[in-house]
Order: sequence, then C-alpha cells, then structure tokens
Amino acid sequence: MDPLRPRTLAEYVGQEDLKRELEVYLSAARSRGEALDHMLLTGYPGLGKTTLAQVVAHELGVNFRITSGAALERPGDLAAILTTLEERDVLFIDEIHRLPKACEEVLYPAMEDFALDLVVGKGPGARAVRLKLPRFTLIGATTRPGLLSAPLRDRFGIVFKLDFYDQEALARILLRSAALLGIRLSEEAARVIASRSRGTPRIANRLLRRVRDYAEVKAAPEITPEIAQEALDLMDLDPLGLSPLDRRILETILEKFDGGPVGLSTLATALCEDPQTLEDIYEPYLIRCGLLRRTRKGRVLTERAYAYLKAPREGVLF
Ligand SMILES: Nc1ncnc2c1ncn2[C@@H]1O[C@H](COP(=O)(O)OP(=O)(O)OP(=O)(O)O)[C@@H](O)[C@H]1O
Ligand SMILES: [Mg+2]
Repeated sequence: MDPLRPRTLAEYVGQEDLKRELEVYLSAARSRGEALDHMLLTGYPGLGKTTLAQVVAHELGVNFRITSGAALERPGDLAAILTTLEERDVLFIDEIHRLPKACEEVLYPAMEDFALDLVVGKGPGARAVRLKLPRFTLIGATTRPGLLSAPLRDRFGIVFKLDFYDQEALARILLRSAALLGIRLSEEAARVIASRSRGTPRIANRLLRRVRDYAEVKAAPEITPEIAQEALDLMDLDPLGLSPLDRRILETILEKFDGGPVGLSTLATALCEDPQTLEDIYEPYLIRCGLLRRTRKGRVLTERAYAYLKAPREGVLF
C-alpha cells in the first residue's frame, strides 16, 4: 500500500471542481442508501485516478475491489469477481480500455440491470440463466478514453476528467507527503520541487524521495530550496521539469523535421521510442507547456518551443 495515498476526499488535494461535484453525488447516494452511479475517470498517468476511486469507496463506507482490463482475459474472470460483490461495493477496473470485447459484453447487463447472463450446459440442452447481482458501483479508469466503445462509455452516469495539478496544489501534496515520510521540507523548497513535477502528483512524490536521498548524502538536516535545486539539477531536470528525453523530442522535431509537422510514428522511429509511450507520457506535458501542438498533419513545434530551444525561427516573410 502506498502510504502517501490520500484516503478521504478532504485529504485529496486539488481537482476542486471535480471534488465539489463528486461531493454532491456522494451525499445523494449516501442519503438514499443507494449505490453511487457508475463512474468513469480519465486522465494522464499519475494524476490520481486509482487514488480517487479508493477515496470514493472509503467515503461510501463500502468494500473496494480492484482489477484491471488487462488482467481480465475471459468472461468467467469478470463473472467470478461480480458474483462476490456485496451491495453498494465499488469495483474498480483500471485500464478499462484494455478489457476484451467478450468481458465488455458481460459488463453491459451487469452495469445496467445488475444481472449476469450465463449459459448453462452445452449443445441443444444449453439454456440461458440470469443471475441477480447486488447493486454495485463500477469505477473505470483510463488514460485513453478514445479507445472505449460507445456502448461502454454510455453506461457510465458520471464521467470525470482529471487535470494536471497547478504548482500550489503540487506544493501542498509535497508538504503532506514530507510530513508523512518524516522529511523536513520548507515551503519554498516544496515550490521548487513542485515546479518540476510536470503537474503530476506521482512525479512530485518521486522527486521528493530523490531529493531526500540527496539531502541525506549531503547531511542536510532540512530540504532547503538550494538543496532541492541542486538535487534536481543533478537529475538533469530543467526549470519546466523537462527531462533529457523531452528535450530530445523537441530537438528532433526541429533538427530532423524542420519543426514539423511530423507524424507520431515517424517521430517515434527517429527517437527509437514506442509511439504509445510518446503519445501518452511525453506529449501531453509538452502540449500543456505550450511547446508542442498536435495537428491533423502531425506534431508541430510552437513559437515557445523555438524560444525554448533558442533557435531562431526561419524568417517569415510578409
Ligand atoms: N489529489 C491527490 N492528492 C494527494 N496525493 C495524490 C493525489 N493524486 C495522486 N496522489 C498521489 O500520487 C500517486 C499517484 O496517484 P494514482 O496512482 O492514483 O494515479 P493514477 O491516475 O491511478 O495513475 P495511473 O494512470 O498511472 O494508474 C498516489 O500514490 C498518491 O500518493
Ligand atoms: Mg492507477
């Protein structure tokens, strides 16, 4: 268990709009004594989807069952989980876009009618049996909502998209984590680490652990802004939190493709990286920083990227 994972909605930092809305649905479900409507969480890796699903179960005071679209191979795998759920439980399916079609079809009646359709027997004697399931809440999480089939997407009554966190929220997460880990971290130092965390709590917590290592080796009793800065410099993270690979992406588009547009797979080949990883892990933050744009023709560097790379833009003639 991740000791830094918030358990209650109050401990869950940031995502204020989402939390306000969720509060309403939680208290309505609680006061009616009903299961919460099915909920889909989308957002880039490390933004807190799994954490939020756990928080929901905790706030409802019900069991939290967790599985993943990649782990469910056959319909029977899913049926085995569904039949052990209790009334109002939360079933969390991570990476739900990876759920096989046959499992998805088991989910439709389960989500809609709280029923499990089974075929008993073989050949001409086979018959369909409908099992009643308890009313439960399915929470699906995905980094790639576009891959979900429409019938599945439409069965979620609540859909939330998690955003990147601002610096202030990340600094609060870092101060909370530091307190839990018994690390002395100044507020100023928290802001330094936050600024390089790519808007992502998981990265913030990871950087905190690395900075702590550095502080320990330097025998520093407290993480000051200077110590944090030195440790982050050592990791080769620049002021935007860009890693060497992020910079290589921008440089490659500039040097090999004249600033773009360049298609994802061509770019991935030039970088010797997996296109999926580029698209899911690296590009979103570059886009958020205003350094990269996705166009129909491919990826293009922005003015800001040119300034960042300190390369003069080819003369634009009017
Ligand atoms: N809102 C938050 N407040 C405080 N800490 C958070 C918050 N969101 C996430 N975290 C921290 O960041 C870590 C990553 O969160 P989590 O595992 O929930 O991300 P995720 O969106 O499920 O990522 P993935 O898509 O990679 O599964 C957690 O261990 C938790 O400690
Ligand atoms: Mg997760």
